[in-house]
Amino acid sequence: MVLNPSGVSGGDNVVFSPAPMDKSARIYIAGHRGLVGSALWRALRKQGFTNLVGATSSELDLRDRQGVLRFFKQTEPEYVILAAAKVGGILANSTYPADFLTDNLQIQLNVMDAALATGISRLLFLGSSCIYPKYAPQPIKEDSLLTGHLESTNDAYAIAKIAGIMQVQAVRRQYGLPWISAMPTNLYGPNDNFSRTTSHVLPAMIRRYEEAFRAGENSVTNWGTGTPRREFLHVDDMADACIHLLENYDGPDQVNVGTGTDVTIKEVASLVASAVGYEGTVHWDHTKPDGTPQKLLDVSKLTESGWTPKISLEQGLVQTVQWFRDNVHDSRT
Ligand SMILES: NC(=O)C1=CN([C@@H]2O[C@H](COP(=O)(O)OP(=O)(O)OC[C@H]3O[C@@H](n4cnc5c(N)ncnc54)[C@H](OP(=O)(O)O)[C@@H]3O)[C@@H](O)[C@H]2O)C=CC1
Ligand SMILES: C[C@H]1O[C@H](OP(=O)(O)OP(=O)(O)OC[C@H]2O[C@@H](n3cnc4c(=O)[nH]c(N)nc43)[C@H](O)[C@@H]2O)[C@@H](O)[C@@H](O)C1=O
Repeated sequence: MVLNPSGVSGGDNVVFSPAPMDKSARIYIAGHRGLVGSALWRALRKQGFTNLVGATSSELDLRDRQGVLRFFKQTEPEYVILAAAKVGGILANSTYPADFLTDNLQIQLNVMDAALATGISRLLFLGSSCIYPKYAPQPIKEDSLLTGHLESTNDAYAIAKIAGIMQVQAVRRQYGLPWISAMPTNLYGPNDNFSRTTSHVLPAMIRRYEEAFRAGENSVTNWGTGTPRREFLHVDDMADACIHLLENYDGPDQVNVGTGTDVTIKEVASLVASAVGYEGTVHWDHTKPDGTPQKLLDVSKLTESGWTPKISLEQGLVQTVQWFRDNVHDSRT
């Protein structure tokens, strides 16, 4: 069953017919080297797509409005997946809120305005689960958006993402283009950011436990109290969900993408220890922020369309630890 069988969405006169994307279609993946962008590139290549377009941030800074418009005119993509953003974990977000707000607003405005100016009919914007209120009823439904105060550690980033959702909805209403938005839960996997300070919890713990294991140390210290709950989706499942949405979904509302289950940070720390083989003691630094107590997404809208994740957290962690061992050698950052 497609999410929008009528082909016409409520509230806007968009017409979309669910169909597989043509394997020769030009698909621009903004942020193609990142955690999500590289997973999309792998997945689309594996499915036989031959006309993928990407540009690194040094080749094209998406904050450069004229440069972005020139790029769109030169490359003429048929699909755009906006997976480029300034992204970071709880400490980075709470330390640099102005950067997270302005960079992401600029990237979103420039990419979506250039897509509109060059008539891109299909665009997928990636937001984040942090757009929902700190104390939204759990699991969080899409219509919880804007019903309460945001979590302070990432409210600037969340506002930028909410603006992105609004820009997609406004283009649909004013121009009738079938642009869509997806809201991923916490993601992890190959090509993640493993920085000690700016990373999310899973890559941070993988690095911390692996370095302790290699050094024969028997003590690690994690952030916060370990009591918050988080939902973790492997990035290859995320890429698969993006392709599913592009070929099946049309509607003004953002679609939650997740597993529908969550664990405490203490539980995930134990899973990381098992995946690494670390058997030492674990300490918790309560001076670091916990962030929102829980942000489990209600993914019924996505599962009812026939999509479910395939990679369990246990399997995904073992695979990501192995990827880290094979690929991350510079541990000074
Ligand atoms: N990781 C997560 O847990 C979650 C991520 N998301 C969202 O998913 C999307 C992808 O995130 P993720 O893959 O984790 O992020 P990454 O940090 O792994 O990748 C971000 C990408 O954006 C590019 N980028 C950043 N700034 C600029 C710029 N100024 N100009 C051009 N390119 C830029 C980077 O390019 P380069 O590598 O060339 O520098 C990089 O490839 C984002 O929208 C994020 O908000 C949502 C929920 C959870
Ligand atoms: C995807 C989502 O990601 C961010 O929200 P977050 O989920 O709170 O981010 P996080 O993964 O950094 O932390 C999750 C939990 O884990 C605990 N924690 C323990 N030890 C470490 C640790 O070593 N590093 C980090 N980062 N967290 C740790 C940490 O204290 C917190 O309780 C948003 O900023 C925003 O980017 C967003 O949308």
